[in-house]
Amino acid sequence: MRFLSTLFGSESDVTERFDHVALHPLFDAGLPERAENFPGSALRCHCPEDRVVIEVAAQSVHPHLCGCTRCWKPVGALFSLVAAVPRGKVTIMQNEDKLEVVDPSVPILRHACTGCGVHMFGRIEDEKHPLHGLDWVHQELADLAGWSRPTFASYVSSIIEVGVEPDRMAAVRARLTELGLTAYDCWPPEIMDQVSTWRARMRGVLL
Ligand SMILES: N[C@@H](CCC(=O)N[C@@H](CSCO)C(=O)NCC(=O)O)C(=O)O
Repeated sequence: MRFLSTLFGSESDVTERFDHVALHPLFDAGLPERAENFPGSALRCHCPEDRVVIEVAAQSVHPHLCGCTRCWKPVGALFSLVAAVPRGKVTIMQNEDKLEVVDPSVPILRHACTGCGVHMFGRIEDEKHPLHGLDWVHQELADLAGWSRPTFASYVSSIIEVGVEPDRMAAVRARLTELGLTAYDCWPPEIMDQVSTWRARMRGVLL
């Protein structure tokens, strides 16, 4: 706690500020446990009616908090709660006509509801992209609990790009650590290794 004292002043003030670093509403409330053989769930947008519904028929991999500027975050959240699922396991069930790609110029095409702005899934169409085949979804939109639980936070420094004061970062990183989440400013090593392995194969220097 000492290094936080130097940031925020007195010890009691430190504790108060430290305890109130809110990362994400679902995460802060305490994430439900992972369920064995979790089959996936329907995910719904936030519209009061004519909701977009997708079915995700799989457990998620690489669940994490993401601080990047592009991933959808609920109001007031510093981070997005996002995870990958095989794209073949994602089916649009209702109100597909309300979906629109947020930014067609980036690799992950985030299909958002034009009614409420919620991102229903992010898909990579470029077959040469290292993460092609994975769709990105937000667990908090699901009807059912039991998803795999995050163990890391990625693109942590990126929250500065949406206006978080740089001098809050030490407290944010401390809170992530307290919650058992390893903080990275890009992807964690297991995904970076996967990306580089893919690129090495594309270059023909690895079988
Ligand atoms: N600081 C930038 C980082 C943007 C970035 O490189 N994002 C990664 C992770 S997004 C998923 O967690 C990426 O792969 N982007 C591709 C894409 O978004 O299509 C920022 O925060 O904007």
